[in-house]
Amino acid sequence: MGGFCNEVWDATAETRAAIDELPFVKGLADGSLERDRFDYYMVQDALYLHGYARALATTAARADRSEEIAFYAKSAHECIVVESALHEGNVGSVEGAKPSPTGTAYVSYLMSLAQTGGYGELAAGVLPCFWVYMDVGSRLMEKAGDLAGHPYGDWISTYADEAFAESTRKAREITDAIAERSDEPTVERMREAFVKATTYEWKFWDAAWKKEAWPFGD
Ligand SMILES: Cc1ncc(C[n+]2csc(CCO)c2C)c(N)n1
Repeated sequence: MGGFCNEVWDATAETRAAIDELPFVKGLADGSLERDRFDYYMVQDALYLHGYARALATTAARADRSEEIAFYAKSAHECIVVESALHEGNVGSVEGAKPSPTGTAYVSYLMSLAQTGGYGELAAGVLPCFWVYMDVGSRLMEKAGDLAGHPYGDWISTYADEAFAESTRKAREITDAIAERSDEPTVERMREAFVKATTYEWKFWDAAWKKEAWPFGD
């Protein structure tokens, strides 16, 4: 089929296979993940989502086609609404929590794209968040089978949702269209942004497993 997205999806095959092998992700699938690691993850994710929503809002501001502005702005809004509901259900408050080194790095990276990168890089950098979660979510759903009584059933069903798959398709379509109308050096920077953000997705789960902290406190 070709296209930017298929190409970068193939280019990140190794990273994505490594995500499936992470103890955190395996534990989510079979429900054996310890609650304290999941709670750490949820707090860090709430902090991440706050920054990610801002990156999406900036992507919307950079877009110049009505449909694309609307998509990123709607996603920024959904990100805050849907995710805060999930987080409230699971952890209550994140007050006083500080972003981990990895969470800080991931959001800072997206913000650096927002600050100094072009629209294409930003669109490519925010895409793995949708796509990797949809991919992992649907596979976890298959593995977990019946979610009734599954300790992380809510989490899994959020990301295995059809509406979420639709947003991912739209984000891919927009990113492919941007690549299509961009020159090769821009497309190369878009590839790099997609690969980096995918690696950050790996690191984010890995950090949750380790309950990563700042070496001298936060
Ligand atoms: C580290 C991390 N990466 C991706 C997601 C998934 N996610 C969060 S917002 C959004 C799109 C707009 O709703 C998606 C796909 C997450 N929760 N945490």
